[in-house]
Amino acid sequence: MTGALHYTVDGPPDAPVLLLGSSLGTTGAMWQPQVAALAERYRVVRYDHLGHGGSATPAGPYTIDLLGRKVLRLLDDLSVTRVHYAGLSLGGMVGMWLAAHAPERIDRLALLCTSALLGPADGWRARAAAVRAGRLDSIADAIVERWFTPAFAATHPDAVAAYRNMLVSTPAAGYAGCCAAIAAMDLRPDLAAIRAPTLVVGAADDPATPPEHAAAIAERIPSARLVVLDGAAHLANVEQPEAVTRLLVDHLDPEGAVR
Ligand SMILES: O=C(O)CC1=CCC(=O)O1
Repeated sequence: MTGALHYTVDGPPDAPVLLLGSSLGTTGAMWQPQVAALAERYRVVRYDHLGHGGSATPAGPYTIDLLGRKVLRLLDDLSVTRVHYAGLSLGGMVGMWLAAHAPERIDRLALLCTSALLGPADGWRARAAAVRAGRLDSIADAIVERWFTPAFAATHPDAVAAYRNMLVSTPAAGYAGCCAAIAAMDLRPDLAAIRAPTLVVGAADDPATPPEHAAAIAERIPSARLVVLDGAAHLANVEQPEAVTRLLVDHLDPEGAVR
């Protein structure tokens, strides 16, 4: 941990840095299906959002601006000037903020199962209140149901249990703080300022950030490419690990891509 954010590092110390941002209620461990392949090519830094995993948990509410500034502080502490960034859901929201507000720090950008505007705000505030009242465990099944398709959940109960455990281990103040950040977020005006070549990935069966949200992001970012994956819900990197790894590898190093 340096500053407020906990992080892990995999891969060669002299390789280009790839920063991975995870979703609400998960940690950097969310990216486990991709790490081995990505760490062959990159110094992979997985951070936990403020209020998540091993990171500090100040009392909320938080904002996307605050979450993004904590990531910039992490890069400063690591003496890293420029990175590739891939983020899923809340991780993608922070990625959009970084690419728009600190374009000199972001080389290539990948946004997975995310949204620039994710209402209704009242729903996020109600979720935050429930979690602050100690009810994260009682709403966890409903949240996790949106992370995986029924077919995947039926055939991978251990994986679903592991991700559920990550969710219920999230500090209540941290989870609620990030819900408030999503409630107050509207990144749409920022998107036209993003100059990083951007891959936007939606998942056809994602009820949390449906593929239309991915399309709306891709439309507004000048150099974006949109891909919609079949056979995955919100945590598409878990449900379609090889496809997501391939998309990331090809996007981050287009010269090396074999199509
Ligand atoms: O957990 C959810 O409900 C889906 C989600 C929205 C933002 C995020 O990171 O996850």
